[in-house]
Amino acid sequence: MEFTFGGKYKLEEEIGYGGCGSVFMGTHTIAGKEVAIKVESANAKHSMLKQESRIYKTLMGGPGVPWMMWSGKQGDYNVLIIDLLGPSLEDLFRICNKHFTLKTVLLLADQMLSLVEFIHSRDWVHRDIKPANFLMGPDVYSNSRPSSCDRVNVIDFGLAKKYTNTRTGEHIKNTQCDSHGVGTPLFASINTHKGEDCSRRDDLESLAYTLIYFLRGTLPWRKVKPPPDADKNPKLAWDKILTAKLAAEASGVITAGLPTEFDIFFRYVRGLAFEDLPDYEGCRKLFRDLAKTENFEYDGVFDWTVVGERVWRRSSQRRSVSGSGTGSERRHRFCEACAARAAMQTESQSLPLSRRS
Ligand SMILES: Nc1ncnc2c1ncn2[C@@H]1O[C@H](COP(=O)(O)OP(=O)(O)OP(=O)(O)O)[C@@H](O)[C@H]1O
Repeated sequence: MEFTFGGKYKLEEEIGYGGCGSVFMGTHTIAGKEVAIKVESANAKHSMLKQESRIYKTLMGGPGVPWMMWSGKQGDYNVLIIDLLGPSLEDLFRICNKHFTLKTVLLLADQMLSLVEFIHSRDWVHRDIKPANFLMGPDVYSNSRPSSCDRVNVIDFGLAKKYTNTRTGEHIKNTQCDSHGVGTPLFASINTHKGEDCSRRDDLESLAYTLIYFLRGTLPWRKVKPPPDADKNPKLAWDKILTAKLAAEASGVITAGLPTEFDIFFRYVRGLAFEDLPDYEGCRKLFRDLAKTENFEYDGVFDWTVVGERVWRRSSQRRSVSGSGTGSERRHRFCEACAARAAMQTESQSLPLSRRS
């Protein structure tokens, strides 16, 4: 049986799933353009997908934000159709044996800071910044490397929230609630754990944890086991991780052994007040200066890039991804390329984490 959504997008195999529902590949029945179709039960008490589609409408067109082709309710489902992208940074991190070199992390940091800045410039906080919510894809705006796949894209706006008052445009006031944090405990900010509202600083703190995770291969609270009653009361698990985060912060272990710039960045975002406008450009400069010292080029060559192999090709159609084979084959080939690159990496290419104190 064949399912078609939005009148013209044929549903194909499942490519991902999450708390909200499933994500499938799909194809435009006439143009052949491949898309990602996110599907949620229409019976959901609180529709994350409706919220997500409202946010895509205000963000799409921004660099690194997938284009939304269609959203709506069809039968028993709420549906969102967006650009099909490549693997997530979490996928690639695993493929690269849970370690990214300093160069890759700095290349990612530059784009991720700009992405977060863009979301904030449209008055949203993402509230679930983590490696799984950044997907690689082609840069549809760049003519210099049309066939590359070196653009970081951000997805999953189901938890995003306005940090400004829609009527007055003023920053919302910080409200303390008794609930546990929002987002993903591993990457959530300390203030979020404490039940404070999220603002721009919290997305940046999650970004700091993400970058540190890439360099270290883990985070100090990664192995904290949930207490026995956490199923009934998730706050217990969140609180246990909060205790571990605070202890790690106090002991300085979070950034120990990493280049000083990561400690500066972490301390900077931890020091931001609820309504502060972060200095995104200053943060980018901090990391760019480090890249300069290390003689790294912003050349779009990541740990998983196999030089000379181009898996994604831009078609003449704007924002579309083309290439031979089905989309899943291409996704697979891209991952194979990453694996090959990871296997080629030698110890000497890896960042000596103890290089600086
Ligand atoms: N546009 C896309 N192109 C390719 N794969 C995608 C796309 N969107 C989502 N996916 C895949 O589906 C997975 C789940 O997507 P998403 O994070 O949007 O769902 P979710 O239900 O909100 O997840 P979570 O519970 O983690 O918040 C992603 O990790 C990714 O692997």
